[in-house]
Amino acid sequence: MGNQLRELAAAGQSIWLDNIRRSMFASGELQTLIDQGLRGMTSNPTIFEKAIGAGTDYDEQLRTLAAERDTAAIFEALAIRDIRSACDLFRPVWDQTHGLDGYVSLEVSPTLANDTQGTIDAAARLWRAVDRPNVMIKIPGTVEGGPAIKATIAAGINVNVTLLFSVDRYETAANAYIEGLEERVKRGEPIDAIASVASFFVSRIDTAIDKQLHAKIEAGAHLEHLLGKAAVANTKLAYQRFLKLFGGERFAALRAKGARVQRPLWASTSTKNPAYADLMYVEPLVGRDTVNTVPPNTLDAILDHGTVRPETVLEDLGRARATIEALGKEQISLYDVTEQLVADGVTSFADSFNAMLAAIGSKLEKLRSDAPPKVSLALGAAQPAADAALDRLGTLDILKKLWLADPSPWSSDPAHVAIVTHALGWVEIPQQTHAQSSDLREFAQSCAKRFDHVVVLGMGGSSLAPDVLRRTFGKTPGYPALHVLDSTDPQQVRALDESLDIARSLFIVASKSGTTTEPDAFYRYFFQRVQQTVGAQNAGDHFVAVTDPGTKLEAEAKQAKFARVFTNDPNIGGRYSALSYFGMVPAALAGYDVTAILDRAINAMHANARTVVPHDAPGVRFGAAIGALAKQGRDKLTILTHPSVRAFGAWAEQLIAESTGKSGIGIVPVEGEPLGEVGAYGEDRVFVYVGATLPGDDDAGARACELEAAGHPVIRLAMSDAYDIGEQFYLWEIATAAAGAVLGIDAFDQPNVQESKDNTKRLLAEYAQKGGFGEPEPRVTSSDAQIFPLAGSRAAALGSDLQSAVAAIADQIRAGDYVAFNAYVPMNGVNEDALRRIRAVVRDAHKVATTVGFGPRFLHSTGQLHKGGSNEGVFFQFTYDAPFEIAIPGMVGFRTLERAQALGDFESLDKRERRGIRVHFPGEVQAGLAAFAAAIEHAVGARA
Ligand SMILES: O=C(CO)[C@@H](O)[C@H](O)[C@H](O)[C@H](O)COP(=O)(O)O
Ligand SMILES: O=C[C@H](O)COP(=O)(O)O
Repeated sequence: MGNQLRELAAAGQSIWLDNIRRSMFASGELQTLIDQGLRGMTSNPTIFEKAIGAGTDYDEQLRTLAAERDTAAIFEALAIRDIRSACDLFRPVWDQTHGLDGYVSLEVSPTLANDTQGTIDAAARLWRAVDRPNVMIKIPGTVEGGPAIKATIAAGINVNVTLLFSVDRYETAANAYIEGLEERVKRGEPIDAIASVASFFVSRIDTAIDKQLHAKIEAGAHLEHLLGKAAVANTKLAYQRFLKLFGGERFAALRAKGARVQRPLWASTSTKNPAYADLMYVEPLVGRDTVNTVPPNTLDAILDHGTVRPETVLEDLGRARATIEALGKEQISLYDVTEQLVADGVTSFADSFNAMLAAIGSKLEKLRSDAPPKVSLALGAAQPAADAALDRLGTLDILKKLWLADPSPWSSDPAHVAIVTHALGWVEIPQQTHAQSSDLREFAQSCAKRFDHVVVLGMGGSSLAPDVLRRTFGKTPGYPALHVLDSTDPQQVRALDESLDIARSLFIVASKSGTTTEPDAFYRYFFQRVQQTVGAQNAGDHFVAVTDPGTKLEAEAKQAKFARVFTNDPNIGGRYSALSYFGMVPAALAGYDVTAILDRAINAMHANARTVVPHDAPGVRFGAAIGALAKQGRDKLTILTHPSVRAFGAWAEQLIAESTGKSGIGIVPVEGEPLGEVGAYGEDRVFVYVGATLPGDDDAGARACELEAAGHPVIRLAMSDAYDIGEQFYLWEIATAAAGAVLGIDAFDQPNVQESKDNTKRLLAEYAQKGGFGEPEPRVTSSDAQIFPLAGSRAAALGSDLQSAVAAIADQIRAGDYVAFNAYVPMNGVNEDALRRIRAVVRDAHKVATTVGFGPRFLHSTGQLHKGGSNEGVFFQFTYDAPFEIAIPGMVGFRTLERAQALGDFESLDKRERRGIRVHFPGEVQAGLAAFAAAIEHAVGARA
């Protein structure tokens, strides 16, 4: 294939693609064409009919729109998503050509072709809905379309005038553009950022005229020489009119103010008569300031054997005029033909449009019959409160505010307003990351050749989504295994290190702020390991960074020559970043289908779009319910999961805890708690079952039914397969934002996570100064544990051993509390099992919710709630003396760091007079946890 697209561009003609299909975004097909020099895209109702009417590309999104009854609105939602995807892919072309090319056209409904005001309104609505500077709204050049073109241009909207067949109608369209600009000038508005094309239809002229010629030839006339000549002739004459109109004085005044010419766009340029050359409507029509939009087969022909000669549109003008005259002499009226073609064109687009709406209708009917709702609420007595919360969110216009980054539903305090205004980038991020999916895929493919392991080095919001994806999707054949390091425990660091082949490992340093201590420590440690293994020169090539623009990490990564630095949208907080580079770079590197995950997220985005009424938006309904339930005291949001998405809870836990646990209130997420008997759950619970429609009977699903029957509120979130995790990420984010508004808190800050980060830094500085932490004396010391009480338990009679101390704290547990086990120990299967057993014992005995967090990981998650939320927590903090230290270049070792984090956490809880104890195991963790389990079982037994 040659360089024809670039040669054409050099000759002043841009080639656009006259086609759109959802699969071309995900497959990378469109990106490849753009890379070859394609510079724009057009769509029309027939193109969409073909794309949407056939195949299953749109079924996913249709499923999320199943409640919507208006098929035209559904079509718009489908089309807008494609147009946005295309606009995002063409955006670099738009940027590089300074707004000359990179446009994607979307046509107003052809049913409005004879309705001026209807067209003006529809154009404005579509422009706002697509919300991209490189979209063009297509308006037919009918009699009624003329004033609509002028008004739409005057409104500052890019216009593609379509269905132009005659030179005179073309001139009307061009004048409408000029008049629209003039109106703007009169109003003192800028005109330099407006683009327009006039779509002049070519091949259809030959089809119509040849038909008449054939009739005459059959009747004995010798007119063969005129066959297949009219279309190109007519088009060349239209180009002459263009030169005149835009070369004249009237336009010169506008040009002086920065106006661009309205470029003629040659449409309908595939050859219809197979006897003719396949590029007969391309090669002779090359000219400056033109576009030719071609369907895929014509594009293939150009790339395969097109020859490019500049300015062919200026050649043979005499012959062109002679052709038109000759036709006139034969009583073939170009005027009649072109008028008929406009009418036929409108009818044919309207027919396509109606056929497409019918196809959408029947698809929906089928989907409605087999798709359950995405969110089902069985709230029992709490339903009226949830309804009232939803009404309030409706009054607040919550979705519109989210989409417009208006902070008013969360706070009016200036400090919070500043935070929220810069925290809502996640609302649109699925679409933006989607536009990068082919880049991510290509990068991943190149890495897969060099690496067997990919390791995310990050904390909380920067690592939980990759961890959940890793545990959900596992290892992809042909791609590296994905690991996540979010612990400073020396045994855990060593276990990971030993499982890697460092020379074949790629490390992703993931930190939004670029200053968090843990990822910094991980980076220093593994950078040294890589340097030792592959040499200092090559080390950077084993690293990738994901961070905000301008961070210290970005600068270091550039300096150390990292293989890639992905700078994320800075308007996204860590816990809302799953669908940005933070989640999707690791996912792509692990070979997961990022496009599929993002497609599902985009479905959720549409279901919760700015224009959706909150009552119909699944995320808002979910959020209103959990917010209202929390206000009624059902604040223990217990996450039950289908086994195939078991890992999801850890991500949702962070989102909910860190977003809502502040100002002395909050929703307490309970994740990973073993299923209990129905009677083990108190009146403070609400259950959310994730994965409701996934196949197979599972215990969690069955238990959800029993809990509902027993009168507990149960929310079910439907998933059809694991890729719906993308949809879940988004749905929970909307729900959390909505719940925050119901609770009246800022769902986007995390003051107490920052407090922990600061505590750690302070303690480390003290350590450096004094050579130790100056830990207090334990209140109880026995052979298996040392006990340090928090202020809220200092008055309790702890006795003299682990058993008595645990019993004393257990005595402090009240209905409505939650018991948190915060373990600064290695996170591994054995310790997880031990803690699971311990929490079940406490839950069953006290009917209270229990949580488990491994330190320091939970500091970036539930840690916010422990300190910022209500005083309902009873804390058991576990620490131990790791058997070895691991040195980190330029800072204290991992063992010291882990201890600093535990002590800092303890201090914060203590300061807030929380109840509980720190239990320090002097020996092995396993033995310590076993001793603790025995003590708690004893305490429970004594109570019973
Ligand atoms: O109008 C534009 C571009 O502005 C095109 O999408 C235009 O609708 C198409 O080129 C034609 O409808 C295709 O016509 P044809 O090749 O089917 O005769
Ligand atoms: O949840 C986020 C963690 O606190 C990590 O923050 P970071 O991405 O700025 O390193």
